[in-house]
Amino acid sequence: MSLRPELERLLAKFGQDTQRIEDSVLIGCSKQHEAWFALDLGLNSSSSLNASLQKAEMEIELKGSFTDLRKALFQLNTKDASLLTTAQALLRWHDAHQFCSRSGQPTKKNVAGSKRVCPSSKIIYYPQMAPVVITLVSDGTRCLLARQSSFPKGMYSALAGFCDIGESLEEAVRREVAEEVGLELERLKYSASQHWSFPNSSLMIACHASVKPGQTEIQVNLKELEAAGWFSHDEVATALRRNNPYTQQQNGTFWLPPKLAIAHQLIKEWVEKPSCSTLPA
Ligand SMILES: NC(=O)C1=CN([C@@H]2O[C@H](COP(=O)(O)OP(=O)(O)OC[C@H]3O[C@@H](n4cnc5c(N)ncnc54)[C@H](OP(=O)(O)O)[C@@H]3O)[C@@H](O)[C@H]2O)C=CC1
Ligand SMILES: [Mg+2]
Repeated sequence: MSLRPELERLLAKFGQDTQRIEDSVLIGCSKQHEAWFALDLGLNSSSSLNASLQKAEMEIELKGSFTDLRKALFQLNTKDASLLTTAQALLRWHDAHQFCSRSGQPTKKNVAGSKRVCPSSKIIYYPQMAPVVITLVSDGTRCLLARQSSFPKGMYSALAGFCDIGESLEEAVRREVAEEVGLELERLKYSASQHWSFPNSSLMIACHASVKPGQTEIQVNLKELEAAGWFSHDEVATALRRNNPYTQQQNGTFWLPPKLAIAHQLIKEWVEKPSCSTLPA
């Protein structure tokens, strides 16, 4: 069944140009091979009064309610969260790449939204993501967690950092850990990866790493981190079992990133198998 007439009706009802359907991007397909597209309703670009009026009308019409993207992500299952981050990342990329950086002319989206082309210079632009390494360092019995001042109060995570141009993942992991806490790594083991939308599209590459038992003294780089420290297996296992960050904030206890974040998976993996960082890659 085509939803296009229904979408055209909705756009017209809310005073939007129905041609905007052409801005949709392909984000996946159902088990029955129906294509799924995403469209930015443009509510953030309207004047604030207009936007809030339209949002209220849309909520009634669609029998739902708008919510903050980050909050929504943590309430969805993995499949829906992945669709939502793909949609958001792709739509935001298109919005920010309307012009060719060589000719200055408008670029044109292909139907699926997988690229944009400049009709004048013929340059093809593809959506970009930045590779980011995230590393859980262990000394065999404890793991190293850190927080940035921008994190929600009380939340600690693994060490993360953007890869520099020309670096391998291994080099990026070793450099980031050395820069942020002054440790030299012994072993490194790849764990998993995840697309991450905040603040812009990143491919998070998660690794376990170990330091030599005698070389565990950290020097926290206060330009990058607010605090960092070693946490025992019991402390981390207890924090993982607590599942309500809001009560933890009030109690002053530390808490860990939510399940959907790859940092959570990495920490959980270590709690379940502390030797994972010392096994051969
Ligand atoms: N999914 C998850 O579980 C987690 C995800 N993260 C994500 O990892 C990312 C990286 O972690 P973070 O510790 O901030 O990184 P870094 O330790 O690399 O520090 C950030 C700084 O790196 C510089 N930088 C280099 N390349 C880029 C780039 N492509 N985009 C933006 N900044 C760049 C900027 O410095 P300057 O301003 O000097 O140019 C920026 O302030 C964050 O976006 C965070 O959201 C972090 C933890 C958990
Ligand atoms: Mg960092």
